[in-house]
Amino acid sequence: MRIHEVNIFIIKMPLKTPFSTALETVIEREGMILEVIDEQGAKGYGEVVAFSTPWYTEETVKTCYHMLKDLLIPLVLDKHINHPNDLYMAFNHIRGNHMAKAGLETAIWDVYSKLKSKPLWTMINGVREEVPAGVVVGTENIKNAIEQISSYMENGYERVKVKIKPGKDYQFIKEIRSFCPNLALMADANSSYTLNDIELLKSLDDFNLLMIEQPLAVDDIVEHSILQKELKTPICLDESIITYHDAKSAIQLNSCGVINIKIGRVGGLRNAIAIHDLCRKNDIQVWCGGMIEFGVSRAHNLALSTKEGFTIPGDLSASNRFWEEDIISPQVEVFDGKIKVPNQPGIGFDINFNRLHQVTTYRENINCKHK
Ligand SMILES: O=C(O)CCC(=O)c1ccccc1C(=O)O
Ligand SMILES: [Mg+2]
Repeated sequence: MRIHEVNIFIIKMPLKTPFSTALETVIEREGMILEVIDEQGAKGYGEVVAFSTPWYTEETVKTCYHMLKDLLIPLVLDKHINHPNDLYMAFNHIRGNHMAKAGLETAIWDVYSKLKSKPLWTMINGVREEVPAGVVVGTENIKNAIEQISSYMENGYERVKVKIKPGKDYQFIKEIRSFCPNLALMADANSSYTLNDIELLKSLDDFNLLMIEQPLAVDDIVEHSILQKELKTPICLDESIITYHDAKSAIQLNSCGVINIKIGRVGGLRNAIAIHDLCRKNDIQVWCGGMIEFGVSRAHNLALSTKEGFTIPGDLSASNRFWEEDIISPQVEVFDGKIKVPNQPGIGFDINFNRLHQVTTYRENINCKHK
C-alpha cells in the first residue's frame, strides 16, 4: 500500500447539550478528520480526538495539525507500507503525540482493510457482531442527571457513567442510586481527588458502583495502588494509561482492576490491541473509552470493541447522544443496549460529505508533490 494524498478536515459542531467533566465543560466540539487516499484511489478515514485546548491530555487540534502536516504525514506519503502495525516503528522516533499518530494510523487501517475487502473488525480478529453500549451523563445538576439517566434507560442503555468531583460525589451518587438501584452504574472523577480524600472515596463503596474511574492524578500510578487496597470498588484507570508500559506498571502494582482503552490516548489501534492483550493475560478487565467523538472515531471504537476482552459496555453510545447529525452514514444506533457492527469493508460506515462540508472550518490537501 502506498498513500498518495491526505486530506485534512478541521471541523466544529455544537453538542446537543453541554458536557461537564471535573476538568472542563464542552459546549462545542472541534476535531479533525483525515482522509488518506492510496495509489489505487482507495480512501480511508481516521479521526484525531484531541480537543481545542489541552484539558484532557497535552494535545490540541493545533498541535496535531502541526505534527501531522510537518512530521507524521511526510513519513507515510509515497512510502511502501506493508501493514498498519508497521507505523508504530515508523513513528517511534517521535515522542508522544498519541492522538495525532492514532488519527493517521486508524485512517490507514481503514484503507488497508478496504484494499483487502474485509471489515476492519475481522482484520483485527474481532469475535462479536454486536457490542454492548454505554452512555455518559455529564451534567452538574442532580435533577437533570436523573432525567437524562431515565431517558437513556428508556433508549435501551444498560450501563451509565456519571461524572463526579469534590462536592459532587456522595450525595449525588446517593440520589441517583435511590432512583435506579439496579442500574449498572459507575463514576468518573477525571483525576479530581487526592489521597487526602480517601475517606470520601471509601464511602462510595456504599453504592455498589461497577468501578470508579481515574480518581487520582494522571501520574499517580503508585498512589492508585495505595487507594485500591483501601477500596472495595474496583479502580479503572483512564488518563494514567498512555503507553503499554504504563499498563504494565499499573498491573504490577495492583493499581486498578479495570483499564479504559482509548485508541487516541494510547497512540493507535496497534497499541490499543497490545494493551488489551496484556490485560487479558493478567485478568484485568477492559472497556473502550469515549472522547465525545464524531462518527469516524465511533466506528473505529466499535471495531476495537469486537476484540475478545471487551466484554463490559464501554463509553460507546449512539451518534445522537451528542449530535443532531453525525458525519457518517448510517449513524451509529443502539438497539436493546447493543450496537450492531457493520460488515462492509473497512470501518463499514460511509462519510456523509454534505454534513462533513457543513461543519468543516478548514481544509487542506497534502500530496507527494509537497515533499
Ligand atoms: O464520549 C463519551 O461518551 C465519553 C465521555 C467522557 O467521559 C470523556 C469525554 C472526553 C474526555 C474524557 C472523557 C473521559 O472518559 O474521561
Ligand atoms: Mg475518563
